Amino acid sequence: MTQDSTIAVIVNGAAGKMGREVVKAVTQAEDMTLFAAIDHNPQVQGLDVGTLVGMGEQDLFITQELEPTLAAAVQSHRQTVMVDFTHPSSVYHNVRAAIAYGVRPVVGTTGLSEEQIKDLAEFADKADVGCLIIPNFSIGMVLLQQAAVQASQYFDHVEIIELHHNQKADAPSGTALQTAQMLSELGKTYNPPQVEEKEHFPGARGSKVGEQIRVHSVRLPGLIAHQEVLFGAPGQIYTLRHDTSDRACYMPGVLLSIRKVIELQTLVFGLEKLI
Ligand SMILES: NC(=O)C1=CN([C@@H]2O[C@H](COP(=O)(O)OP(=O)(O)OC[C@H]3O[C@@H](n4cnc5c(N)ncnc54)[C@H](OP(=O)(O)O)[C@@H]3O)[C@@H](O)[C@H]2O)C=CC1
Ligand SMILES: O=C(O)C1=N[C@H](C(=O)O)C[C@H](O)C1
Repeated sequence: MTQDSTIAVIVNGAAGKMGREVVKAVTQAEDMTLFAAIDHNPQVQGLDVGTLVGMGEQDLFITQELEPTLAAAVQSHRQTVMVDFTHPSSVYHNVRAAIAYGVRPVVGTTGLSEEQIKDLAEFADKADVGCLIIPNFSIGMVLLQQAAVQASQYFDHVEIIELHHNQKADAPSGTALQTAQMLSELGKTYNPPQVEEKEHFPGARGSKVGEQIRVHSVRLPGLIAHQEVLFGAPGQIYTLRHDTSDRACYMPGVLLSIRKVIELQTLVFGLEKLI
């Protein structure tokens, strides 16, 4: 059988806020074919995904059958990628299934535990199948994180505030965890205690991540995705802030990841490793 030379992309979570953007971006990319749109929402089963995202009919209908779709993709295309924007409760299973079929996952869904990521890395290694886990696809966030790493050479006190829409299932955000992790890997412990603190209400001081970095999570309608990293020293505060006003900002990073993952045989974590 002749195989199509474009990258076949399966979008998992296609009817969601991110999935719809990915459907539009992939459809417009000349080197990609939108192979399937998967979503478990019963209300969208059988709908034309093009109509759903406002692009007009594409003759591609939403299904919830992940494994048969993975099997069909590898039959018809040499290069196959599954982009996952689903839910923290299902992403691990989805990614394992994709790797098992030889379909390379590009994972935007957050909420995977460290153990799950380690397990997926081992599984991808054994299978020789590339996989990307990207907590944040926006270039602005990569730049913020680089600036934070630089600032941490000069500041010993830092806290992170992440602010998101109130449909978000996981807290802290994957991006805030990654940012705290990056700062923690630099070999210093932050925020040496100044006084003995007592939280009169649990959670008042946020959660401690990595090397004693406090992360505070805000959830409100009207927000999309925002993050502040505040560095403090006597007499000054250095604030780094990133604001998302449209989910389209993630699409250059998603398309780049789809093009990069087909060259990989292992799991790679973070957009900064690709640019
Ligand atoms: N890495 C990044 O740059 C970004 C990551 N994200 C992350 O992506 C994930 C999705 O976000 P968002 O699009 O806002 O969420 P949405 O809830 O808008 O979309 C998720 C979609 O996936 C569906 N779904 C849930 N579970 C499954 C499953 N097991 N199989 C198939 N479909 C499923 C949902 O259906 P139903 O509604 O019926 O449950 C929904 O249609 C979150 O973890 C979020 O944090 C978001 C933005 C950027
Ligand atoms: O749920 C979201 O919206 C987002 N989730 C990701 C995260 O948890 O970091 C990325 C971005 O913040 C948007």
